[in-house]
Amino acid sequence: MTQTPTPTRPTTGRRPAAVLIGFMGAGKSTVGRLLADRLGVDFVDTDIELVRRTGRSIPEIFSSDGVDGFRTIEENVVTDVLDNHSGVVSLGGGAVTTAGVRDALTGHRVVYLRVSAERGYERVSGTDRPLLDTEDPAARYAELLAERTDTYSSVCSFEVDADAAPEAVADAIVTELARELM
Ligand SMILES: Nc1ncnc2c1ncn2[C@@H]1O[C@H](COP(=O)(O)OP(=O)(O)O)[C@@H](O)[C@H]1O
Ligand SMILES: O=C(O)C1=C[C@@H](OP(=O)(O)O)[C@@H](O)[C@H](O)C1
Ligand SMILES: [Mg+2]
Repeated sequence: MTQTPTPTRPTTGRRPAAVLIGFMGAGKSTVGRLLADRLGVDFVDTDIELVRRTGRSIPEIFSSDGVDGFRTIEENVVTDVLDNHSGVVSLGGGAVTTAGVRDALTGHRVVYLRVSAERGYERVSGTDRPLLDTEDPAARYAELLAERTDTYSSVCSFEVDADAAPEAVADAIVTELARELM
């Protein structure tokens, strides 16, 4: 009897050492780069990759394609990077709101950088993050953070306190990764 193979995305067999998730301002981009340096591996930030591939900035994509259009592009970039990258990968804060991204994270080592609304908002206030382009960005920040917290927890392998300084957050991740090797 012939068996029908399960369709899978073509991959290079490379897997990220760690995938960083968490809300805007948690420090995923900053800590991801530090962590990659410490581990001596490559670093990919999927937002930077998305801008490179589309030739458009994130605010441009939000204003022309809307949030749903952005999520579609983001899902394609994230799934491709997860399939083909072997170092540290940092996602954009909203990537996990897409079911296809959550599915693609299954089996990966996913690190949740948990930030408080106070620290996180201080870090992103006044930047060009389109979702905070509202009348009361601090309230919007707190609301979105509360909405997403359970999702971050549900897809992560472990979490770290991201209110700490970037070096301390990177250290905490290295410690946990080393513990997993014991
Ligand atoms: N742990 C931290 N402590 C203090 N400032 C931080 C920390 N992590 C990031 N930052 C600063 O906060 C801002 C947002 O950081 P970023 O890495 O872009 O966060 P994310 O990618 O999670 O949105 C940057 O200006 C960065 O320098
Ligand atoms: O939380 C979000 O929905 C977003 C987070 C941003 O990335 P950072 O989390 O790196 O700021 C960026 O992808 C976009 O502005 C949307
Ligand atoms: Mg980032």
